Amino acid sequence: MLRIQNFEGDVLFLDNKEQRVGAETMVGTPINGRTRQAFTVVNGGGHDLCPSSTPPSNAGSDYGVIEFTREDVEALLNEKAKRKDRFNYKERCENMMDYIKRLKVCIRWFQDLEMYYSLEQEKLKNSLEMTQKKCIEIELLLKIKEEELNSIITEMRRNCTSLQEKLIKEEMEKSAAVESLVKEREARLDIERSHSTLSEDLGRAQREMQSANQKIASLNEMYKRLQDYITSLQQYNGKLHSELSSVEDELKRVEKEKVSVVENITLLRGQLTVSVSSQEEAIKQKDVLATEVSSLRGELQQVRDERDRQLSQVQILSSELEKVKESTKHSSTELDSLTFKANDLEEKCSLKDNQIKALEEQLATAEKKLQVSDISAYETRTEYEGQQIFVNELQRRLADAEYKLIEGERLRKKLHNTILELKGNIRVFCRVRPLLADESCSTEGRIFSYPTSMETSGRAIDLAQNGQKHAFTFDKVFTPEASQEEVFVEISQLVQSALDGYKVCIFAYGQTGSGKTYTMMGRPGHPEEKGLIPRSLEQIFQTKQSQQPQGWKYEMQVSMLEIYNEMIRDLISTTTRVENGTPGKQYTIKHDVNGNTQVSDLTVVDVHSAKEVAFLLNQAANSRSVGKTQMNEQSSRSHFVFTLRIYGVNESTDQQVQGVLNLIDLAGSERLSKSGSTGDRLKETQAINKSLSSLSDVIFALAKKEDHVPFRNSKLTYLLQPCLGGDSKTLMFVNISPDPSSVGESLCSLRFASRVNACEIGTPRRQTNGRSIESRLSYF
Ligand SMILES: Nc1ncnc2c1ncn2[C@@H]1O[C@H](COP(=O)(O)OP(=O)(O)OP(=O)(O)O)[C@@H](O)[C@H]1O
Repeated sequence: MLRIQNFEGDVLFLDNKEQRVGAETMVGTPINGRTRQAFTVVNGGGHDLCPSSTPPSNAGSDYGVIEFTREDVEALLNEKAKRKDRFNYKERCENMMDYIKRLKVCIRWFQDLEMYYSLEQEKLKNSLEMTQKKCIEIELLLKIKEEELNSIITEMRRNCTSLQEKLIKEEMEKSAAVESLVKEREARLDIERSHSTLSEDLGRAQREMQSANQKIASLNEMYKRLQDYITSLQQYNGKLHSELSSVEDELKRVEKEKVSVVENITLLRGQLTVSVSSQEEAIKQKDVLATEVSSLRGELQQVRDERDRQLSQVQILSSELEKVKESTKHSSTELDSLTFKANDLEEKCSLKDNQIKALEEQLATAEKKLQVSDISAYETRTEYEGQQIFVNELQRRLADAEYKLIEGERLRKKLHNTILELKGNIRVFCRVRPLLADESCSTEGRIFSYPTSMETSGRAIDLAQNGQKHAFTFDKVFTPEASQEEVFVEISQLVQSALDGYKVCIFAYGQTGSGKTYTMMGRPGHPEEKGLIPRSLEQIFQTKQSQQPQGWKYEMQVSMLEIYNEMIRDLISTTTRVENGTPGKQYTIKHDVNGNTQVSDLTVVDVHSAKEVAFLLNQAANSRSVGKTQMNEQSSRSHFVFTLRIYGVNESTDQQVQGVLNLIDLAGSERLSKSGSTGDRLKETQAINKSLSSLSDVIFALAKKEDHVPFRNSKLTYLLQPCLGGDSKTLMFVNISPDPSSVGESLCSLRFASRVNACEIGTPRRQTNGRSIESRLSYF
């Protein structure tokens, strides 16, 4: 409330609004003795008192548009009458009137303002109602929300309770964890103590690692260089291959030429024999004619001599006759006798003349015949000489072709050997057999895949185990689809090496039932599925035959043994079998300084054809120790060693070669738990595993280039010593089963094979020295 006191001292009370408006619209009067002519026009002024909108103007009043400020109103209300003369009522009255006027104006302004405010109030009331309605709605909404929130809160409370329960549990766990933390802290202290010692070790190890890293860097450098070298070797290898194929083509061409030359020579030889015999006939005839002519000439000469003698007699007689005639004194009888003699002689002479003529005619015909036969003999001779020249030419060409053939063969052997050397000495081929009828495997269950990238195509195999991939690369990988023929093609060059005078060793390694015997021997009764051993022998005997025309003669010897429970058994001899585990004979293995191996008392058989060897193989297969295991119906319980020794002599070049071909079917590795072996079978399995583990020890020692390689740890490794650590060409087949249940064994076999692949042995040496009885008995 605003207290307003008028000039008369009356006090007026205005409510705040009025008070505020009044304050703004106070009528201007002389304040402090000054008279205001016009009221202050307030437009937006006095904001502190004025409502938000402009108050209504009191238009039409005596003062026009008048607005009051607080000060104006206060000044108006506090205005005091100026009394010059207290009793001048007129003046007082006028002042009062003026004051009242101004008050009226002010009041009117207030009234207008009030009206305006009542309108405003109305508006505000309306909006208040609206707002209240809205408030009610909002309250309703709020109630709904509140209910919702209440239900959420109830839910939250429930959650809270469960969380509290959990919290209690957690806290219990926490206390347990705290306890264990305490323990751990203690342990950590221990660890920290050991950590400090380990840190020292680590420092040392890091230093070592640094030097190792340096070594690795230098090794990487070397590896790069080696890679480059390998690439250049591979290029060289490719070149050698192409040269080899061109040499082989040339060889084939020369062979063909040789065959046609030999055919020509045989034809010409036939012709020559015919012409030589006709020439001999003609010479004989000529000789007969010549002797005839000479006898005729002798006779003619005799007749001529006789004639000459008789002619001289006739002459003598004629001169005598003349003498007689001249003397005429001689008796007529004497004369007659003389005449008779002369006539007789003349007759004889004419007879002789006739004889001479006949003889001369005979001589002429004989000489004609001689001339004819001379001409035909000359013709035959020239023909003979022509043919002789042709034969000589053919023989020269034949010798040339044969020389080229020998040279080509020599070059082929050299190239072939270079290729094998480039491929590395112990090579490893991996063969995965197909799934057998009783093994089933879905596509997802397949554990092997064969990457086909450019560099590793046909050489790589990936094994998947528990979602992990293990990648391996070998010299060759045969998929289950590979046939026996395809496998043999890859080793045929190696077999050829044995004929060229090298020691060759091919062995099959793998888990039991993985296909080793199938690879080496084949499937009995299925010739198209015969294995590497019969195929190798067929090739060797075929080559032996085809090299005969070049002067090569070969002798072959075969021996077969098995190592069963660490004992050697002769598979050819029928008298020395192990009966009930008791050995008949004790065989000992010896190596000489040339790396040749001898097994004492072992039967060695001379063989001349593949059939003979097939017979012996059959016999050996029947004698071999075979048994049934859980993994294989026909499991080989021993290591089978087939040895073919080859002695070759070239009669035209005096060259001698001495090669050995060892084909080995190892017994299958197997886990005792999986094999289900007991009794004797268990003993066998243990012996097999022991010798195979000795084999891996030897391989690892060789791979690490250790000074001591434990060859003597088993009969198998001791027997294989020249192949593994010596100068032979060695190839290992790692046979793999595709059965997912054998994945563990397959991984072990692949790992072992990859170690073998990394193994380096000595450089293969060709044996071209002379033969000796001792060397004939040697093995590997
Ligand atoms: N490549 C293949 N194609 C077809 N069948 C095969 C192949 N490899 C092996 N088999 C078959 O698998 C079975 C087991 O093979 P095999 O006897 O050769 O195994 P193994 O490794 O010699 O076993 P163990 O070490 O027990 O003697 C045989 O029935 C054989 O015929």
